[in-house]
Amino acid sequence: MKDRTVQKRALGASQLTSAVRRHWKVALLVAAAMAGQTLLTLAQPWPLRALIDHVVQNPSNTNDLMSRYSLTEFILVSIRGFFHEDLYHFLFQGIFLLALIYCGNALLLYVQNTALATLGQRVVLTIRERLFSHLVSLPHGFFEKARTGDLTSRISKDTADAQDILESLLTVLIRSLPTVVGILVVSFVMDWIYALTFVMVIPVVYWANVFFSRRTREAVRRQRRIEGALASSVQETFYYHKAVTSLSLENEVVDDFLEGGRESAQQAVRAGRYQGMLTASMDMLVGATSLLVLFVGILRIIHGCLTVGQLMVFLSYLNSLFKPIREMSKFAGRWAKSSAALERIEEIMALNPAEMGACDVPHAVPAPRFRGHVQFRDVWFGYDKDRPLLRGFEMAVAAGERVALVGDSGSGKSTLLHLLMRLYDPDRGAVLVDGRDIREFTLASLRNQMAVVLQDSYIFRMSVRDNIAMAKPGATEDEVVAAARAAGAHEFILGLSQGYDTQLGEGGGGLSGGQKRRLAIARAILRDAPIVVLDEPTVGLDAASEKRVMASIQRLTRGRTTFMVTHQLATIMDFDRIVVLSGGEVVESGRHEDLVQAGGLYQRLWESQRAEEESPLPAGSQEILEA
Ligand SMILES: Nc1ncnc2c1ncn2[C@@H]1O[C@H](COP(=O)(O)OP(=O)(O)OP(=O)(O)O)[C@@H](O)[C@H]1O
Repeated sequence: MKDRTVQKRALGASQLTSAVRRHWKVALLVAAAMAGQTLLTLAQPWPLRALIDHVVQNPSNTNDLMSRYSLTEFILVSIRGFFHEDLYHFLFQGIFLLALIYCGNALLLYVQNTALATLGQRVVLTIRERLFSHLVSLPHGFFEKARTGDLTSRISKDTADAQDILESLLTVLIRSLPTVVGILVVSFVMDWIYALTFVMVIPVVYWANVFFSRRTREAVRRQRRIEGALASSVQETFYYHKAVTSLSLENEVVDDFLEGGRESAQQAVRAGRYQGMLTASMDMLVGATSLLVLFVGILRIIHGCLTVGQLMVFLSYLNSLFKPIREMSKFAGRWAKSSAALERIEEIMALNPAEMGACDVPHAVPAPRFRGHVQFRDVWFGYDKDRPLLRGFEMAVAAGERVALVGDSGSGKSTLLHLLMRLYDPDRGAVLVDGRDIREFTLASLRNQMAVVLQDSYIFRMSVRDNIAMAKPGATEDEVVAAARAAGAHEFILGLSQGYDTQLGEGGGGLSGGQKRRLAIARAILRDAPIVVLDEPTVGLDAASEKRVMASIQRLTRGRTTFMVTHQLATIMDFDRIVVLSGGEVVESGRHEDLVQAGGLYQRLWESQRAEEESPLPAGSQEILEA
């Protein structure tokens, strides 16, 4: 378990470094600006020391008349001095040098901040792009089990934290650490006994950082996990809003949300407490060490081992020493937070699509245009590998043939469609199109040749036009309208407030079930694919809508190999073949009239459905049951 965490952390860092490598020019600019600042920080006390030891401390320079000068005389004497005396030259040079250092520092700070912001954003974008591309390439099976809210929070929140970790990393490595080391080296050269007072503080700082950061990271890791779960629940609640309200679950979902929110807040407070403790302990250290340095420094001056100028250098260095130390401890907290986020990113990046289900095989080729002959050859498949649902399943469908798949619930109808679309791969055997195993083809080229209409019509939050046009990139207005006409959707679209420009809500909010279905059919028509896959396209519709949708399906499926899963037998009476499934096996197959005559399972299903139609459920109850 421990090994895996270590591995994850290493991989997390590799994501970050490879993203930084991609933007190495900006990274180099940041590093140069930071290194420049480090040098200036080290150089800063020296002109000060020179001024104090050579100008202020030099007894021959003391002018007791100065206190009697007026302001004008003070200025005039100083300017005259500049032109005639070395002492004033020295003073002006020292001040000029200090001014240069301050200006240089400000300029470098500006360059560093701008370049760091650019680098951070580019790195976040790169990691986001990689994470999202990786996620969408994962097989469908992953998403069936994944918590989508949690994935969303990884993409949006965790990737943003990469910027933080990068900033802390660069600041600590390029600015803080070299500054601390540089100050220690110079201090030792100047007065090693005195410098020891500095060194004593380092182990305490290190220990406090490690102790509090570890605890902060644990709390943040827990908080992120809870927030991911919370985001999933919120997403689920909105997605199934109809079911939540119809089952009066509002109070329960709010209570669950509050509970999760409280737990997350607890962890955040805990993390904040540890970070607060770290900052407070650093402040205490600063105070104690300053006193010690002052005390020892004055003692060393009394003993004649140190000049006042050197003490000033030490005091200035002390200030410069604590700035990076404070920075490092501040970043330790942020680091703890961000590394928990990087670990979560890496968890996803470490998933291997090939081990999780259907994905492009190494030598996959783009599929040629299909004629549409489909064959399931000795297919063995089970969602649970120990309990196969299909055991040596065989079925061949001619190009252009329209086949309906019917049977009991759970008999494997939708599973056949999943295998055809390669949402899953068979455990044994193969699905062939035009005589070739579909695993030979790239997933995109295979699925591009399938027009799919599912129970859930998948309407996206965009205009009606874009919802249809997405089936065929670059589709013209005429093609979109023609598809909508063929799907029987054109009239109702024109009736919408802004026609084809009407913006639809998420999941097609604002449209009826039948309208959503016809929009999905228009999309399928526009795709102009040789194979059509329909999974219960009329479920939940009233009789009038069902009729309109079936009329559009007629137009969609004409001349195309069609697989339609349905429980509504009245909609498939004219299909070329009806395949009746039970327990993953074909138990009957033929045209409607023949199967009704045969007196088997189909006939029983047909009779029971007719009996149901004679005593229908109240309008809308079907949808509630489905939800
Ligand atoms: N993603 C999945 N993970 C695990 N088991 C699954 C999954 N999808 C379906 N199953 C199981 O596989 C069996 C066949 O499911 P499938 O959806 O193919 O049946 P179906 O005939 O289409 O049913 P229905 O008419 O109710 O839609 C069922 O027992 C189902 O519980």
